[in-house]
Amino acid sequence: MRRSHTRSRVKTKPDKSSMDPVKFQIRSSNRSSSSSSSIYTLTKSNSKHAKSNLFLTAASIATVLGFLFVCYSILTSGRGSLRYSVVIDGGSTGTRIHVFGYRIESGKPVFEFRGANYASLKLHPGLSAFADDPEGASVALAELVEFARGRVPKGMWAETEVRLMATAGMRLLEVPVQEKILAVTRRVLRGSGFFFRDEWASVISGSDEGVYAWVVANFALGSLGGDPIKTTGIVELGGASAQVTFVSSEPVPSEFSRTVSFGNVSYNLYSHSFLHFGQNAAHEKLWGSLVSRDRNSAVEPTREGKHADPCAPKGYNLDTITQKHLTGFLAEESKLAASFQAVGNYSECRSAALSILQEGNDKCSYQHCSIGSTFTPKLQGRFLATENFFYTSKFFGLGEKSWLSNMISAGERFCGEDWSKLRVKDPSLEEEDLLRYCFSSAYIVSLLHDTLGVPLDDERVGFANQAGDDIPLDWALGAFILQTEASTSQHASSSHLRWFYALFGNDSQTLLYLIGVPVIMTVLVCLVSKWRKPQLKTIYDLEKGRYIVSRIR
Ligand SMILES: Nc1nc2c(ncn2[C@@H]2O[C@H](COP(=O)(O)OP(=O)(O)OP(=O)(O)O)[C@@H](O)[C@H]2O)c(=O)[nH]1
Ligand SMILES: [Ca+2]
Repeated sequence: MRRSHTRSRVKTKPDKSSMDPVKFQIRSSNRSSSSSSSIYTLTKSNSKHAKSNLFLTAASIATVLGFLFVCYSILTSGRGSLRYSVVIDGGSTGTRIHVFGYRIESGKPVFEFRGANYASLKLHPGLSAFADDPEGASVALAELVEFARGRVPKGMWAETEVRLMATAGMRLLEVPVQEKILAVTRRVLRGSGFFFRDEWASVISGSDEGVYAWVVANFALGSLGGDPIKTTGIVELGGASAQVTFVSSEPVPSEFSRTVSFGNVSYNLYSHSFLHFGQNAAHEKLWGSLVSRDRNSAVEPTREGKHADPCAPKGYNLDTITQKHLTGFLAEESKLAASFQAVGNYSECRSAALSILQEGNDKCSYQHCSIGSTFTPKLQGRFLATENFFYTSKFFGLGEKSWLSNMISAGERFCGEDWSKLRVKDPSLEEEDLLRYCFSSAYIVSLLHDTLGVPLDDERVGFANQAGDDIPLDWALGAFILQTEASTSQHASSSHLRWFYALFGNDSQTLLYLIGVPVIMTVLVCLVSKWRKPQLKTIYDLEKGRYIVSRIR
């Protein structure tokens, strides 16, 4: 197809205003025609040229800015608004609700247990107190739900999950009674306005409770997600149960073995909850053991035919508390046979506590059993002793250093003191709470030292109820951490951001360096090359029969 011929004179100094942005002159197809020497120039107008540069510069800057904005919005997209979660701890002595606020940053939950991000409220008694009146459990629970609704914006209730997890108090009830009480809690939580499923109200295993306590302790200490050997174990003395959870290098039978994954680290834990070995439950067992001790021993009870109680300071009237706590046949027997007499003797109290801890040892079917007939590996590494370990150490004003050996002397003084003098020293405490400190001081030493083999001056075992940045060592926080971590990573792995986090992880700097810098460099090179690129003029000289390229500027 022949090309149309257009010709025009080439102005060597084109008038900027008149020139089209780009002007093509088509070389004649017939080389031989010398008459019409035509010159073919591809010339851009300078002014047009300047404009296109300006346009390119603006476009490039806009691209870079747009790109950086995208980066920023992706990076900060994780800084979503505050989200909420609610956990209810159904303990033996009370029910406690925890309201958590948290953010998602770079696909990971960020936990802060203070200020607007955390609130909790405990109401007495515990759910297990409603064994004979399950409906009665709804009153306190409704009040706790109201507390939570006051701390979560109404617009977020529907997406705020609420879970109720009951512990030892409920584990001690028959399953049908547990189910009746849980049915009442489910009805209340269905009507709470929060996101709830029936299966989210349950009695959790003691092993779970121990794992959750271990999680929050290591989260607070900053060791969660790090080297398993550098984690801290938990030994928790609750009201109805006691938990022991730690990373054990000893082989652990499967019934005590738990694996917890956090981040990309897996922890092989020993975790067990010793039901009936919580402090309050063990104290009740003491009275039972005193009755059976006297029944089986040749030694007569005290002169007045009473059962001598070495864990009660002299002068304390035990009748009320024993009648209140001794259930079933023991109550009858103690009423019939005799009541109890406070004789206040620390070492006898400690050996009575040991006999409670060793009940069932003869039925041990493992390599070795420490508490009852249950296997416990030798404790290794650092431990935090929480709940009653903390409350009793604090009551006696013990320091962190060698608190266990000092617990013995504190208990000897307290148990050997007259009750009337103790009452004067601490008039504000409930009598029952004050009384418990004698048994508690003996039970703690008997549990940690006589049974679990912790040396009396061992600095590796500290008592605490908070750690790190004053984070409460409450297993409910550990449950929330694991639950939120799991649901967030599940969401991130299925969301459109998967490629993003997989590629860049959480290191936002990586993102900026990996993408941002090359893009900016490319744009700058384009700009500079555009700016530096010489404007060339190509002339075809018919006489010489060749192209001549010359620079305009
Ligand atoms: N001395 C003292 N003991 C406390 C205090 N608060 C709680 N306790 C005791 O600490 C133990 C554990 O407390 P919680 O975990 O709140 O009790 P709980 O959850 O109802 O009991 P469990 O179901 O066995 O965990 C119980 O024996 C309580 O009686 C306190 O302020 N002072
Ligand atoms: Ca508890």
